Amino acid sequence: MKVGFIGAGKMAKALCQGFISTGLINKSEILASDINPSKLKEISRLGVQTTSCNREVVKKNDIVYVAVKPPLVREVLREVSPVVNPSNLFVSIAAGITTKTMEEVLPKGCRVIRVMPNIAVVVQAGACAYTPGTSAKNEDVEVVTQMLTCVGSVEEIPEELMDTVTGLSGNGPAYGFITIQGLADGGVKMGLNREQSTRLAAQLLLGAAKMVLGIDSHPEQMKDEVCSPGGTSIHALHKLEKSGFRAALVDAVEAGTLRSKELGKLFNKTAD
Ligand SMILES: NC(=O)C1=CN([C@@H]2O[C@H](COP(=O)(O)OP(=O)(O)OC[C@H]3O[C@@H](n4cnc5c(N)ncnc54)[C@H](O)[C@@H]3O)[C@@H](O)[C@H]2O)C=CC1
Ligand SMILES: O=C(O)[C@@H]1CCC=N1
Repeated sequence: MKVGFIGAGKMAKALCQGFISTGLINKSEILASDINPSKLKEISRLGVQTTSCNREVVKKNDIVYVAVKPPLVREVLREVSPVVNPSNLFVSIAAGITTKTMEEVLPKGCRVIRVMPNIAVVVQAGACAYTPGTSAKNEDVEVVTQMLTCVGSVEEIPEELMDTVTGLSGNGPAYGFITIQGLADGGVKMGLNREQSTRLAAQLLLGAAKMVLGIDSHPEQMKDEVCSPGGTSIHALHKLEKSGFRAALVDAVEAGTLRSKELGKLFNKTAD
């Protein structure tokens, strides 16, 4: 399989690393473009091919991931439009940018899929969602699903909920990282060394996630199993509830979702 990337930043690199490490794609079959030579140098360390020409990526690859920031998606799609051919499939990972916008800018009938992955694709533990454009075929959905399945979980989501996915799982690793840091700080405060405390914090979240995904039981029931009457967990949970922990998480997902919608309002405009 040959794959191109327009934009060779953090997410392109994470996806490339994920795809290469699963053996799904040979590193020499990936071509990435960027306007920043230092980004090209960085991604080339993975063994992928690089170019400063976005059009070259489209000419040489059927599947093209669009991995630039949301304000730049229209610009790069306009730039490559003259060289788009019927075998191209465009996969955008940009927050807020709709399939309609992509279809408007690209030549009529062009196949597009909007994907929201997260940075954990780098360790094949991404949480990804997609929504196909109006011209995308079943085979397009199949190939993108196959690629994303190699680097994490995949959900088909109606387009109107893609901003919510962005606020939840797209941003989510950042929520996870600061949660791990906070827990590790607690361990350090209570005497553990930083390294062991961080490992324990990360592993406990991994374990909780594996239980929720792997055991047919409600998280509330799992929580109850940890909390002995009069025990340590319920005392700790009381503190979390008093500090509004769950409500803060709801607020975070809401804020991320609304920001994704806001980006959409700003950069899906057709006024150009
Ligand atoms: N960082 C994350 O965790 C996630 C990011 N995303 C989405 O992925 C996209 C990329 O985000 P990041 O990788 O974080 O950003 P980034 O800033 O690391 O990468 C974007 C790259 O695009 C390059 N670029 C700028 N103008 C260009 C042009 N005209 N032609 C070619 N390349 C150009 C930049 O030099 C940069 O290397 C964004 O749209 C974002 O919404 C989606 C899910 C997660
Ligand atoms: O912060 C951002 O805009 C990107 C989108 C999803 C995760 N990071």
